[in-house]
Amino acid sequence: MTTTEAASVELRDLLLSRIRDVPDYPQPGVTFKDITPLLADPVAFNALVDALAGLCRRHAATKVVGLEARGFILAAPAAARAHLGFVPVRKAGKLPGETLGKTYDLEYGTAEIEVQTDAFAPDDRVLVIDDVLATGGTAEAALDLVRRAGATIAGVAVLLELEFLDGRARLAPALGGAPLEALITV
Ligand SMILES: O=P(O)(O)OC[C@H]1O[C@H](OP(=O)(O)OP(=O)(O)O)[C@H](O)[C@@H]1O
Ligand SMILES: Nc1ncnc2[nH]cnc12
Repeated sequence: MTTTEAASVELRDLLLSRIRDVPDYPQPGVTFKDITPLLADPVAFNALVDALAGLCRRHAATKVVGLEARGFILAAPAAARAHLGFVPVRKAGKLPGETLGKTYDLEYGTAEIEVQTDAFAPDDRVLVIDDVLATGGTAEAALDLVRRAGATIAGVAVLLELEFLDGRARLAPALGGAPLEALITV
């Protein structure tokens, strides 16, 4: 197990202690990383939001994207704490007006996500925040949407990276040199 400089050992240990492994969910063979105990702990949740807001500042983001649904829970308070606007990337069919869409593969299925075409200003630098990086398919699709919507990628920040699924390698071309920050890597 390793950690990046995005989180101290103490913060990493606190966050990790509040993430629960659920075997064979949502399908056999998948160990689901359940963050609900972390969200229910005000000290851990507040420390997590602080750390993510710090990454917004470190990477000079001007907007924060959250990925439906669990990404919303982390990205929206982090954006507010960093005094930045929040942009939702939603599962297909949920956003009104003109949208851009992208279909992608998940560890356990396929999905399509969308963003509103007018979500960003041309000079926006976007930090994409999600809870888990697994295969990297969701984050890769989100980066494609952000670019097509005309903004610059400031980086991707996740609470938890599942190293064995190699999402970091999959994401590298889409990041184009921008950082991938994982508070915890397992
Ligand atoms: O790196 P990947 O293989 O793409 O997997 C990571 C994604 O999977 C989960 O979302 P999910 O689509 O299960 O939706 P949820 O947040 O609505 O539960 C998780 O919240 C990430 O967004
Ligand atoms: N194993 C996992 N646990 C939690 N969220 C996930 N998203 C993709 N894979 C996941």
